[in-house]
Amino acid sequence: MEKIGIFCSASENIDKMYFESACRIGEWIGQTGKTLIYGGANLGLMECVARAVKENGGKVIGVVPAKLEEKGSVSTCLDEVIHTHNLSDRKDIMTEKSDILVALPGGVGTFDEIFHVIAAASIGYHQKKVVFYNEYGFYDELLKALKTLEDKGFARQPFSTYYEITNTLEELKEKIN
Ligand SMILES: Nc1ncnc2c1ncn2[C@@H]1O[C@H](COP(=O)(O)O)[C@@H](O)[C@H]1O
Repeated sequence: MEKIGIFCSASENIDKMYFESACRIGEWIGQTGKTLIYGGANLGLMECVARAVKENGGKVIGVVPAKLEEKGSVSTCLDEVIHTHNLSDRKDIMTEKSDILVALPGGVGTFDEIFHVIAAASIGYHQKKVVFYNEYGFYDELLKALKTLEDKGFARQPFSTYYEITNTLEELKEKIN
């Protein structure tokens, strides 16, 4: 797969281990000549992964809603900008443009994006998967909550139909290649 959509934190106030992982993933995307598709911001893990892709020879596409552009937080690493009206059409465009969607650690923005992709797949809008990057067990609690929903009958299909889990960069590389 060549076009890698990434959802991840816009926060600067997180442990540096998350930045190191995001950087390693960006380096690999760049070195393998793949394209990053992400939210386009110059903040947190978003900027970290974009800069690493750019500095290692990959292409960076930012999908940027008008409101975030007004705030002046658009990264200078972008090779291409796709302007969107709001967060909702941004999620659709990111899904459409990406071959696969990878969720690095993040907060409510990232969770919103993950659930948008999974919910759309669950009613047949697309067949793309979310890959949870679960290094340090970041997504353990969320995955447990999804399992509980499934056990109680709230899933029409097993949720694992819509996502994969990787715990290391090596596993992520295997999933993407
Ligand atoms: N300031 C922002 N600019 C662009 N995109 C953003 C911004 N803040 C959040 N996002 C989107 O949501 C997630 C990150 O949100 P978290 O709450 O920090 O997880 C990111 O994937 C962006 O697409």
